[in-house]
Amino acid sequence: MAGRFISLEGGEGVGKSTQIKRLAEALRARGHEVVETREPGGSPGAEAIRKLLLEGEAERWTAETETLLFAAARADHVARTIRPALARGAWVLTDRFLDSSLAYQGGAGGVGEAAIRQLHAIGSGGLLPDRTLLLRLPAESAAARASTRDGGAGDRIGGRDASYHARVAAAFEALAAQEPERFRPVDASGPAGDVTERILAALADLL
Ligand SMILES: Nc1ncnc2c1ncn2[C@@H]1O[C@H](COP(=O)(O)OP(=O)(O)O)[C@@H](O)[C@H]1O
Ligand SMILES: Cc1cn([C@H]2C[C@H](O)[C@@H](COP(=O)(O)OP(=O)(O)O)O2)c(=O)[nH]c1=O
Repeated sequence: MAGRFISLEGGEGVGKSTQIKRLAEALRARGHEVVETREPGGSPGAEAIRKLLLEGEAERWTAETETLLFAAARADHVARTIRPALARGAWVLTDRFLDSSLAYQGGAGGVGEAAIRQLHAIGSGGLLPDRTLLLRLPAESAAARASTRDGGAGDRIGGRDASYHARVAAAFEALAAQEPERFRPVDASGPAGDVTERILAALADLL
């Protein structure tokens, strides 16, 4: 049986990595094989590209170069980790995927959506998740959670200004409205267990 491919999206600090772990536990308890992964990264080659993307000066790369590096990392992640796991019948849960490129490099960075989708077609055969959970949290709460976690030391992209992150959030909302079948918005506020229940409800038709 082919597996299921689920992505979690949203800004920094909304709780994506926390929820991936909780969702993986819930799915394993139902007897599924689960692969937890993340972007940029998720395969040895893509983790090497991750360092190039997240370390160094904010202006290290142009928006276009950054887009190509994310697409290259994603191509390796898809070929080496995601497709083999899906072929075995596993559930693949990824912390970010294509929609992060569309929101950050596209909506906020100004690179065209069609170009990003074309790179995805070339690099990753256009693979899309079966479901994308968009975790929604007010910007102040997300920033407070992220700064508790990182002590205020953001990476190259997380450290960009509030207007950049506001454009990211608006772009995610627009993507969710464009593809209501694939996307499910999830209220990410309140205790982690409540958020996991909302996520399981948003996957009920796939379970
Ligand atoms: N529901 C929640 N309530 C309070 N704090 C949370 C909740 N979910 C996650 N956190 C904490 O907020 C911080 C950011 O969460 P994380 O899962 O790393 O977010 P993301 O992966 O989206 O950046 C972490 O310190 C985490 O422990
Ligand atoms: C996958 C992806 C991530 N990013 C950004 C979003 C984050 O700022 C950063 C990944 O950092 P990471 O620390 O993994 O994410 P988070 O802060 O959500 O826990 O890379 C893009 O700009 N484009 C992409 O395609």
